[in-house]
Order: sequence, then C-alpha cells, then structure tokens
Amino acid sequence: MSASELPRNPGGPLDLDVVRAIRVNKSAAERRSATIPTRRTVKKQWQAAWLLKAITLMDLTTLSGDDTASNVRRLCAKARRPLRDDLIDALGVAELNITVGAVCVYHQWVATAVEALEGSGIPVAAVSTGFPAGLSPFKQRVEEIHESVKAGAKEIDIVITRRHVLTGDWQALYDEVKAFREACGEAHLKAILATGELATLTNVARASWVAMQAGADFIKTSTGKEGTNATLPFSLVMTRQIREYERATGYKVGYKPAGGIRTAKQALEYLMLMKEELGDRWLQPDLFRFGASSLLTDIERQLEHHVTGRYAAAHRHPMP
Ligand SMILES: O=C[C@H](O)COP(=O)(O)O
Repeated sequence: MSASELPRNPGGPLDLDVVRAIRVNKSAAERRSATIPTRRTVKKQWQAAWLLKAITLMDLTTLSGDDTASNVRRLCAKARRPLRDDLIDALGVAELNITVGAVCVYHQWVATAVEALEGSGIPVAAVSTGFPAGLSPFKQRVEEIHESVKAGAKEIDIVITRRHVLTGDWQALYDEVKAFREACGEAHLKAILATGELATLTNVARASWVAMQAGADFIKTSTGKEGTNATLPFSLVMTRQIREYERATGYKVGYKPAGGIRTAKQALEYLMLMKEELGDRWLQPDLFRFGASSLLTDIERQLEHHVTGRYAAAHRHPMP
C-alpha cells in the first residue's frame, strides 16, 4: 500500500445530516448478496488465476494469545513464499514472484515480522487501539499506534468504539478515528468496524461513512473475534458506501473483509463482489485485502488440485 500511486483519502468535515440520511434496506441487501455466489463461476485456469490473485490480496494474519517469535517468523517465511516450489513451477508463475499483501500481527510481534520480511517489500500491519474490544483508555490506544509505527508497522488496523455507533454518537466516532489517523502519520489506517456488533446494516453503512470522513484509508469488517465476522451483506453495504464516498469526494478508500474467510470458494465470492460493486481497480492490494489466518491453506489445496487433479490432505499445506 505504501508504494501506491493513489492519493490518500484526507477525510473531511463531518456532516451529520449526510450521516443520518444514510439508510439500508436489509432485505434488499440480503437478497442481492445471496445472488453473488450464483452469478459467475470461474473454472480451471481462470479459477487458478483468481486464486493466485487472492494470495496477493491477503493480509496473512496471526492473532493468537499463544503466538511466539518462531511462529511469527514461520508466517513471514510463508508470506514471502506462499506456494510450494513445485506448484509455482507447475503453474508457470515463477517470474511473478507472488507474495501476500501484508502480514498482520499484534504490536508485540511487529519488530519480529519487520525483521523477518526485510527486503521483501511486504508491509507489516499491526492490530491496534486495544484490539479486539477497543476499550482501553483513549491515550493508551493512541500511544499504541505510535509504538507500532515506531517499530516499523506500515499499516495500522484500529478498532472503533462500538458504543459510539450503538448510541448514534457520530461526532465521537469521527473524533476518535481522526485522532487515530493523525497518530498513524504516514502509516495507513484500516478502520475495523466490528460489523457483527453494530446491530443494523444502517449502522454499518453510517459507521463506514464516518470512518471515511475521518480519514480512514481502508474500512474493514471485523476483528475475527466477534460472533459474526465478515459476511457478503456487510460487504455489499460497505462497498456501496465506498462507491458513494468516491462519488462525493473523488477519493478511493480500500476494503478489507476479515474473520471467518477460510475457503477458496469464499475468497472467489468476495472477489466477484468487488468486481461487480466497485470494478477491477479494487482488485489491487492498495484497495483490497482479505484478513485471514487460514485461507491460504485452502487456496494452496485448490491450486494443487488444479495442477495434479487430486486433493492433498490439509496437513500437506501446514500453516505455521
Ligand atoms: O484480521 C484478520 C482476522 O483476525 C482473521 O480472522 P480468521 O482467523 O477468522 O481468519
């Protein structure tokens, strides 16, 4: 994302009338999302090409309480070389030098990941601001961003205070995200809305808008720790707000569905949604990422099937 030619979304003043006028028709959004998996099917070499693309759009993530330096280093090695050599050769894509989009870790592991990824050009993203609940004292949350940037994170995935959305305190949400964006400096900010905790799709749409107005570079669905994480209806609503925001301001904001995206089939559905709702420009890593800890395993499995005609056991594609 840092190499992006895109002008960064600077945000702008909060217009509460605009926010309150946003409304989502839940059943229409659900009906439209339900058609996405049925609209196009990609097969054979086309599917393989889409899956390779999905790898380049992945924030390869580990966010476990039992993470250690060695499993973070193994994850980084996987980020540099996401597919086995024999698969790369069989697919004839050696010269593409495919890597994931970023590695996403807790602050604790930023320096380890930065060191392990040195020279690869792969950025490190840090989850921040009291992830996942976002309930630590405000000053501490801002300081956490400063610390991760200092440690070398190029992307900061912040969590919002859900209460501000649930009580309709849009000004507080705006002020919070704006302060986080300022603390990020040159690092890019992804605003995690925790959509599964926002009660309504209208709230998801309004929170998306406010986060973009406050200067978010990306809006992201979930932490992976909520009861409901990324879904197609949430994604439909958020991508449409991104479209409206571009119409209103001229700025392109990125999208990151995260949490529970584990299968190649799901990944293809999200890519189709992006293509249909926002177009091909949003299929580049500066505007789209999957947040996922285990998706790569299934993608590798499907690519092996494409190459050999057989499925390998998942343990042949171990994640660190
Ligand atoms: O931001 C990424 C998510 O935490 C990953 O969630 P996941 O473990 O369900 O793939």
